[in-house]
Amino acid sequence: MTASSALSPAISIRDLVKRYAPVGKAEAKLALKGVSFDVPQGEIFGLLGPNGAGKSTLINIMAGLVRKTSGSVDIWGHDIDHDQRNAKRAIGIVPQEIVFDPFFTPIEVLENQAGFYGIAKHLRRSEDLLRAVHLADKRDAYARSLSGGMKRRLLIAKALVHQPPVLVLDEPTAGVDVELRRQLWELVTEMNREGVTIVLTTHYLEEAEELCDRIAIINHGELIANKPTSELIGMAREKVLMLTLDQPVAQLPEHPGFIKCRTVGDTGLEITYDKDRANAGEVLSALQAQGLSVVDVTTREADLEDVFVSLTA
Ligand SMILES: Nc1ncnc2c1ncn2[C@@H]1O[C@H](COP(=O)(O)OP(=O)(O)OP(=O)(O)O)[C@@H](O)[C@H]1O
Repeated sequence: MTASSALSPAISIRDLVKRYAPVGKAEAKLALKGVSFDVPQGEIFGLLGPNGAGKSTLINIMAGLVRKTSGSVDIWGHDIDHDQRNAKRAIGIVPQEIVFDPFFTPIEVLENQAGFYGIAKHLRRSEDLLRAVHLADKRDAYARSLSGGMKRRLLIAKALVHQPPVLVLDEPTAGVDVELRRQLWELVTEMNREGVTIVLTTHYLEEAEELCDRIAIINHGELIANKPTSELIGMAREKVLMLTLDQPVAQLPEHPGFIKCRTVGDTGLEITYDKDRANAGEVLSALQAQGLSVVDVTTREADLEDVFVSLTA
């Protein structure tokens, strides 16, 4: 596969819309409402969002499994409508569900896949791939006898058979234990070091934080964030204090650690602060110093939900 110019994105998505037609009693569903973003070459790009946000729809469109309603998708410079063959060759997809014929062995799974792509025998690299995903010693075991983690690694090898420059993993660690999650993270990082651009979907902010250079958040079919990981995670470092004062606030208090300060009703005050730059005690002292008297206080951590809220606000 010819590499495109260093500056062009690995994936470029513009105004992508998917409307599922009504079926039976089910109403039509607008699963993607005009999504646009680029995945830079060489990065690990996280696509984060709650259940039903539209992540699988997006991936399935890239994989050529779901037809988009409108908009455009370029993979490694190949438009999925006008240059479908090359677009498909540029991407490897690791699906969420584990799907193998239980009677094939790992080497057969990879050889069959290579045959499917029409790769000449002498150009195949099934043995290398088995080594890369640490399954060389399971070469001839029946797929059904592999553990869940091994099966997932085999799926990754299968997606890499045609040497795509872009690998997409749909929730690679959904429902796996901590140990296996670590192993998969390592494998993904290794593949990325080898030069593969990675896109992964996840529910877990922690997973995205650990692995991804950049995170996009999708919610109700809309892209609500697309930022370098450190920037986005910073937003989750926020803490919120809800205060009730003894009288209405004439002037909003100030402190270098405050991110946001707003009145709620007559005597309520909601202060969002950076927990690396202030703590609850300092917030209360700052209020006292400004002559404000607090009669009640509750606190909560910002979580992904808050990041969503602050992004959609
Ligand atoms: N084939 C379909 N027909 C009708 N609606 C669908 C179809 N597939 C998905 N949807 C709907 O489109 C929306 C987006 O679904 P999608 O599976 O893309 O979300 P997701 O972010 O991948 O969620 P999950 O994390 O649960 O897989 C949901 O409301 C879903 O019910």
